[in-house]
Amino acid sequence: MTALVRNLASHHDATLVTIAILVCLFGGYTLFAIADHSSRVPANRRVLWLGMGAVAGGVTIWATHFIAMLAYRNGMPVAYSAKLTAVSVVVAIAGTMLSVLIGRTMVIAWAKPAAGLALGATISTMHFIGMSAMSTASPMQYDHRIVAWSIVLGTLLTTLAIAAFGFLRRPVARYLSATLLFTAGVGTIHFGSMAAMQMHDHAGPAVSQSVPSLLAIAITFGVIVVIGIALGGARIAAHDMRRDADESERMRSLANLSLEGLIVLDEAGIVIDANKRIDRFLGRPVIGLHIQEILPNVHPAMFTDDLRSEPVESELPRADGSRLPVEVLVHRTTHLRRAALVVVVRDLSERVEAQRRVLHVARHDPLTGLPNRLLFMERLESAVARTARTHGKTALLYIDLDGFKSVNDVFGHTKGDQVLIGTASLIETTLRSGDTLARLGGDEFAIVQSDGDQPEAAERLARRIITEIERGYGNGRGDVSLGASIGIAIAPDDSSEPAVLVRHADIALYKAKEAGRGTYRFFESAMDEALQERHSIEADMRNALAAGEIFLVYQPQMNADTGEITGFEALVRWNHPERGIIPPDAFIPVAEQSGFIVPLGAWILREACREAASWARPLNIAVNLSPVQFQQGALRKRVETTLIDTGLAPERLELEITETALLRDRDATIATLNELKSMGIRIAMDDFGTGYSSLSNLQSFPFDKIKVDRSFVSTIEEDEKAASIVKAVISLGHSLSLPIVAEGVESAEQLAMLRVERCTEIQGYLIGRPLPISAFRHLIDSDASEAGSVAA
Ligand SMILES: Nc1nc2c(ncn2[C@@H]2O[C@@H]3COP(=O)(O)O[C@H]4[C@@H](O)[C@H](n5cnc6c(=O)[nH]c(N)nc65)O[C@@H]4COP(=O)(O)O[C@H]3[C@H]2O)c(=O)[nH]1
Repeated sequence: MTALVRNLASHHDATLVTIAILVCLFGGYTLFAIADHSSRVPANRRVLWLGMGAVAGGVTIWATHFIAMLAYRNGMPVAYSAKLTAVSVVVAIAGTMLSVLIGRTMVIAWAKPAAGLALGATISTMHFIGMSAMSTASPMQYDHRIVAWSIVLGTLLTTLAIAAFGFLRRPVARYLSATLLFTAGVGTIHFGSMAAMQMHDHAGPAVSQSVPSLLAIAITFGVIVVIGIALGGARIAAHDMRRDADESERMRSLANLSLEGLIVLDEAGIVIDANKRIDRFLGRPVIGLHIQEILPNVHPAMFTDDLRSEPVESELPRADGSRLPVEVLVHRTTHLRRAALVVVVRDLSERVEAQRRVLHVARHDPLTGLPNRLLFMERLESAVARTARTHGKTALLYIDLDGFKSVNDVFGHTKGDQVLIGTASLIETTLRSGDTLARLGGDEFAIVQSDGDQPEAAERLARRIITEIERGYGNGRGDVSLGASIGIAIAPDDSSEPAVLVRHADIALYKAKEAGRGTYRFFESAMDEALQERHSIEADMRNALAAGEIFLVYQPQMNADTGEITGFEALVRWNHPERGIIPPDAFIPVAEQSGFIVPLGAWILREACREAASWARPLNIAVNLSPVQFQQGALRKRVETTLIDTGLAPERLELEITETALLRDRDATIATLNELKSMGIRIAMDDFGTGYSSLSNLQSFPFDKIKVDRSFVSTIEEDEKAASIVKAVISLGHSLSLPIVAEGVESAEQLAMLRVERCTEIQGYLIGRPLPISAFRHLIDSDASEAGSVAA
């Protein structure tokens, strides 16, 4: 062995051998550096780097062999076949490539020994092809045992080099051991094979070409440049990758702070990166998924080149089966120096929930939680449309609570609210699943009933509601007293137009209320005509005052004993340009409902006072007051101003009120009446006997007069009951020391009977019809004796 080494040393140029070893060390290091780098690059670039590694490794093996051959000195001229030399280079590169590829097959347990074997075989094959490219004067003979040993040993060393690089973790140890073992392996095969070679002097022809030492230096230089470039490239690329990794790590930690989900897609739409937020949105990791698996409802075009700048709203199917409302925006970007798309996913659940709440508030009554008018109309429209398709019928029930205002007035709004909530629940118990109950405002409720045979089903429902409310609140149960009035309209019988249907149900409700507490009415077309009439009166009335169509007539009142005219009652008339004279019964209720009674009443009072103030004789003037005028407040002030303005003495003014004025805001009304009375004005109770005729009313307020309604007076001759009532009222007046006025006296017999009962005053056609004041000029201007002759 020692002789062998000595023989080798004597036949080799030490400098060139050193260069060969250095080239091998450098090339080996480069081979491992590139192999290492190739494992980190993306798959599409991996082949390129593996190719570069194979070139670097192959050229290293070849150059080591070639320089070592140039170092070989056996005293004979040497020539090289260019063709075989080229083949040896190709074999070296291809073999190294094969070895690298095998070595990369990490999953296979024997990948590393196989790679080492391939590398050893490559070095050996390359060596002997390289040797056969060499021509010397003497033929080459080998000691096959030594050749075999050097190949086995060299292959073992290259295998160990690959294994050390694969298994060692610390970079210095990895590179150092792998590079040294690789160089040792290459050197063992080369120099072992060289030691096994023997040449016999001048046994063959002279060589044709010789390679100068200068060429060795040039090849060495060229090889080092090639390997250096490869190594440099690998180093730069590794540096870039590290920088990319750092950058991407920094971006990822920033992205993880974002409240939005961020997804990075490659050109194929596969997720290559994402922040944690999107994983949380989805409930599973997204890397590797196709974007259509994440956002199946977003049009694929959104993720193509034709990017839309505006965000779109969609839903994200979550792992738990729920759907997250999101807004999606796609931007073009570069990710690790490659073109990519970034998909921004914004969680809209809070916004959607807020919108839902706003929508709910906009369509529901905050007190009862029931649908409000807006939602009710939508439901009505769809119910009418649906039943129209199925040739069915929809019933619309309008419900108004009787007596609810008193609950608010007496118990306050908190109690009123409780009653409304309670009523809503009561009504709900009467409904079927398809019915919609809504609160339209105040004490007004409505139901859309789209199932059942109509009108029977609506009638049954109306009865149930009335019964339930009667059971819950009737007769003061639960300390308040309520009833329900219901108006019903049916589609398509009454109309197929929801707005018209609503109006018809409202008209029917009005009629139900008119008919008394706790009833229901179906809409009838005649009701509409009456209402149209009412509306037309209401509209015309607004201009009537200004147009001078309203005027007063006066009806005389006479002292029953003396026959003397004591005064006049002012009665309003409307001379309509088309309808002619309209009686007050036809327009006063309309004016009361529309509020027009306030300016109208003020005008009547002023006109009557002005007229009376102009009379020569200081006769009384009686003016009717509507209950509504009391509710407007400022009544006392208005009366006072009117008296001052017209110059009428308060003692000449008599205000007639009906009992209904005392029903609403009783205390306030009585307070106003007291104020008026304290001014010297007299207050008469009108139409006594027709309304509640409550004696407590007479007790609550010291009226100056009671007027017995004409409905009793007109029948006193034939109707005993009426006669008894009139007698009772007159006697009540006597016992309370109250003057009694009998209205509607038309005959002398009636007058005679009333005189027998000692009725105080008489009013009626017998004394005089209501006429313009000009008809009574003789009564207001002449003296009392003449006036007394009217009914004497
Ligand atoms: N059949 C018959 N009728 C007689 C007789 N004597 C008088 N009348 C009528 O009886 C009504 C008496 O007026 P009222 O009871 O206050 O009843 C009044 C009153 O409640 C209301 N009204 C009339 N004028 C005014 C007014 O200026 N203001 C207010 N607020 N209401 C008024 O309209 C109601 C009806 O008024 P009018 O149509 O003027 O009807 C008047 C009068 O024309 C008679 O012998 N036989």
